Amino acid sequence: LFFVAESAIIQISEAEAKKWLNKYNVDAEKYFFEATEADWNYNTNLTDYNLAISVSLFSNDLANFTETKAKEANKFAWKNFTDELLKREFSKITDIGPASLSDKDFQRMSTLNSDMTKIYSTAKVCNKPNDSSGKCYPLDPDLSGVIAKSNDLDELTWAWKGWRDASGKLMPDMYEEFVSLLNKAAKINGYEDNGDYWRSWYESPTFRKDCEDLWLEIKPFYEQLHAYVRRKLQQKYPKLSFPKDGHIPAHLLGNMWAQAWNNIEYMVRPAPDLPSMDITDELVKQNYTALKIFQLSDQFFKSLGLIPMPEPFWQKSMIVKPADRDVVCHASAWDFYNRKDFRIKQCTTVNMGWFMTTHHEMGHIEYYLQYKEQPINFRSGANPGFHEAIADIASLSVATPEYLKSVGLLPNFVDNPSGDLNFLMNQALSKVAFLPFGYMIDQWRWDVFSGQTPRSQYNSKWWQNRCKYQGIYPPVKRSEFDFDAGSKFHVPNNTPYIRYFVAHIIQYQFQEALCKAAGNTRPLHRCNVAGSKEAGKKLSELMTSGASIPWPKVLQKLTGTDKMSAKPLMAYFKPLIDWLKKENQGQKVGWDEKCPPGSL
Ligand SMILES: CC(=O)N[C@@H](CC(=O)O)C(=O)NC[C@H](CC1(C(=O)N[C@@H](Cc2ccc(O)cc2)C(=O)O)CCCC1)C(=O)O
Ligand SMILES: [Zn+2]
Repeated sequence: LFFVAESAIIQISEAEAKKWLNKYNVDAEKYFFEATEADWNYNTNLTDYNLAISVSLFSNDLANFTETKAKEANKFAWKNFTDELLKREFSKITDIGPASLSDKDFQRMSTLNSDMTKIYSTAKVCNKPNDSSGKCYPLDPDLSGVIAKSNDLDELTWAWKGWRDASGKLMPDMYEEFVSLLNKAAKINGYEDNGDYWRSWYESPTFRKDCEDLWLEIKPFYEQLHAYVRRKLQQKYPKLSFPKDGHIPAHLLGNMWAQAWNNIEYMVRPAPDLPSMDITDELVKQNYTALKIFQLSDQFFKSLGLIPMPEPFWQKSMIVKPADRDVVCHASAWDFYNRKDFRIKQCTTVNMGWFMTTHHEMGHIEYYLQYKEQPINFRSGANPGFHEAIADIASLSVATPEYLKSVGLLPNFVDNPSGDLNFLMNQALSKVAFLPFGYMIDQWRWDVFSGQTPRSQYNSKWWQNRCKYQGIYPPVKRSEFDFDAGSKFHVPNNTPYIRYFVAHIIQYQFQEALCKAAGNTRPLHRCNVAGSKEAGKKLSELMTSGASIPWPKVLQKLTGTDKMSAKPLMAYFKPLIDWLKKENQGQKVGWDEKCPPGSL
């Protein structure tokens, strides 16, 4: 009798809970929208006035609403609910992160976050070598441009060191206090520390180990790519003697963080006599504008039968750097949680990099559009890596010679085995060079959150990771007076990063499944799913579920397996892997785990 009575009580409270949820979701949209709008206004106009509004709307309103609702939700016996979806929604509503801090602590945390982001977004570097203009230069587009294009070692060192002095070096004390507040909130919510909280989004006790296993599976491939690139760079800079222990100087790889090596593609092209894969010249020649790139990207998603960018998107996005004010230039996609307003903010310039980034940001928007009818706590990726993989999936098609030719952007591609290798090398320089970087950022942060890395070791641990995983080293000696982690956007901005490592693995599992659905018969790396409604249908099924279904089930539905796997990535790059092994025969491969003597 008691059991019957108890289940009857649960039934009533489940019905009650559903009523409560309907009201909650209506209220939540209002708070989420206002906080997001205020955050957008600050990011697109970095004034103290906009900051004050953003912090107040975020901290006083949305955080308090979140906290109040978590308390109300916990009045239900939701853990005993029989309705899985209902239980899942309640578990998310009651897991409130930093909102569990006091108003004072939350405001302090928000202020630290926005102060560090502002330092990062407004930092400038002066005294450029051979430049008597007296000008000071920001990261976008100037310092990134020097690292991308210059071969002058003085200029490269000026930009590399200058950026770190102007950004990260000013932050370590703020970051230390920020970490203590994040950990305080995590502990209130029952987590060991903030890393434990962040990892909980992957709903898997073996997540950390799974990522390490994936890295170890990929590592031999990365070592081959690293060895080849190192040899080519040593030839390019004969006066610069690279350390015997195998590390590459971090400022020679064409990117401020050495996380993508496309800008030195011309030095490492397998068949140098064939034309480059870089479509920048073609974009400029055809008078492409930022808007035209956005419209072409929209066309790609529409060709899959997915949802076109809605009117407010075109009216309210910020697609180029404004001339009259300070903004956060780092690209981002925004969901305003009112099921109507979705925007991209980026400082587009017309080149291949921004062509790809635009497809990435629009991929996020497509995911927002697909799950917009979900309850608000299910409007996110099946896990954060899924959101980044979906954002990247377009690039696997739009980067192919097939697609670029179809839109008239690749006039002189020579389609033979050598041309194919050039294409694969270009893909590896962004997608494979990235893997150790994507893996190591949160390895460092998780150790900071757990206290394993104290303030006194922030920078030495950062470089130990950089030397160990990426096989690069600092061209200028580092110390604990530096804080190079702060010179990478996601650290001061507090955006978790392991999602990008996960995305760079699973996007190949996604692509393999989409290409199968599209009836592709070409090699995986030459598969372009544009125009395939069947591929679009598979993608849409994945995206509409948002975070309502545990990600292994979502992955299983699309790919047939519920586990992350590096096999599709290795299959995609097979021709290049074989070629690199031949090229590196008899050559040194790999590097010492420790940084070269004298670098720290
Ligand atoms: C409101 C909000 O924050 N929204 C989120 C989206 C969401 O969570 O809903 C968002 O827009 N985040 C911004 C971030 C921007 C970029 C980035 O930071 N990329 C990483 C790593 C990387 C490297 C290679 C690659 O191919 C893909 C990613 C880096 O540059 O280091 C820069 C250009 C590309 C993606 C992004 O879009 O992921
Ligand atoms: Zn993204």
